[in-house]
Amino acid sequence: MVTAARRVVVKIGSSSLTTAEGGLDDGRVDALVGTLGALAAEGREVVLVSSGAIAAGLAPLGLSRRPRDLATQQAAASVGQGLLIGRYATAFARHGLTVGQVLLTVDDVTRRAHYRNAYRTLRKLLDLRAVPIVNENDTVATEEIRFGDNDRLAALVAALVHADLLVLLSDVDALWTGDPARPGSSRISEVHDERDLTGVAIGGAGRAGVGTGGMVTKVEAARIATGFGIPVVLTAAPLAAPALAGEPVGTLFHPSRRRPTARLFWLAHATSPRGRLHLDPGAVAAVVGRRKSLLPAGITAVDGAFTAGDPVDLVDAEGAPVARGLVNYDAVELPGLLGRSTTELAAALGPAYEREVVHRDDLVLL
Ligand SMILES: Nc1ncnc2c1ncn2[C@@H]1O[C@H](COP(=O)(O)OP(=O)(O)O)[C@@H](O)[C@H]1O
Ligand SMILES: N[C@@H](CCC(=O)OP(=O)(O)O)C(=O)O
Repeated sequence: MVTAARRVVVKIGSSSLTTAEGGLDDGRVDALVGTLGALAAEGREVVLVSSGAIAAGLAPLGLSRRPRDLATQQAAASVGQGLLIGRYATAFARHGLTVGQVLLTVDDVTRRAHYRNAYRTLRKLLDLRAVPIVNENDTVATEEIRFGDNDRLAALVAALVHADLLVLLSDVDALWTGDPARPGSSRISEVHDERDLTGVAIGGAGRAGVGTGGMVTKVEAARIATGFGIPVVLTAAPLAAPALAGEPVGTLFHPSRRRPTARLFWLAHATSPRGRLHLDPGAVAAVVGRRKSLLPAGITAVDGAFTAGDPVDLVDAEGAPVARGLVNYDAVELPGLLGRSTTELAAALGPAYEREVVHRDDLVLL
């Protein structure tokens, strides 16, 4: 599974690229590039998702730790991203490889027209034997359009390019049953499905001020990728070479057997809902239990400022999301339609109002 992978997405976290003081660690960059260069020399395609822009920008701006406010993070990323890509370009050139910088925001991989563009660029770079180096476009990504963590971005990129393998490199050698620093924790070498994760204490970032999401975002990324049929290896950066050679280092997350259609996969994992439709219990039973379309009669309230075609969450009486779908009405139109049957609406307002609020083909259960 691992050694047969032809197209590989490798994600490296800030904590694996920086020195203890926080600047870019040239030795670590060179070691990673050596491993990826060898992979490319075997004729395999490599996409690198690299964090580290903010970390690399701190020292040149006279900052000693990762700033909390978004504007300073963006300024640091603006300075650091150039240094990071420059460093990679030099290191890959020693292996005869050219790199291409790809900076993405959430919209670039969630809006259909945009993700087609992103796919085309990545595909072309690979066809031209260049190594795409992806990061979030931190300088322009504001709170509402940002991924915030590159683990999820890497999983979505792996799905986008239909990778055969996703490798998540961190400062910890594997997923452990609990905080690796605590006595009694042990390494988990394989995860077949959710049952293997029961009882596992999945914690936040390790080295204060460097990494962002910790294990939480890595396990979530593994869920997304394996749910799309892509196996995931999680290990420490210095173990990248043995991991890619199929040695049992790190944690291997097996892909799930069922692969959703690409469209519903993106709807579930890559969209940010623009609003919420509150369903009565009958509507929840129809949508979740019987896979029916959602009609106005089963909606009790509407939140958000969405327009027709936007993704919205369908929530139950407790406010828990049960499904996500593409809504067929603007938010302003809906309050006047709630609780009314489609026949009544069609008679009062015209045949256009017979349409479902969310059609079952545009609906994915969460
Ligand atoms: N169950 C667990 N297994 C392994 N590591 C864990 C676990 N829970 C929390 N961690 C922490 O997650 C850290 C890795 O996440 P993070 O610092 O965000 O790295 P990166 O910069 O590579 O994204 C590890 O250093 C470790 O301290
Ligand atoms: N885009 C940000 C990194 C965000 C991120 O996910 O960081 P990490 O948890 O170290 O992988 C940067 O380049 O600094």
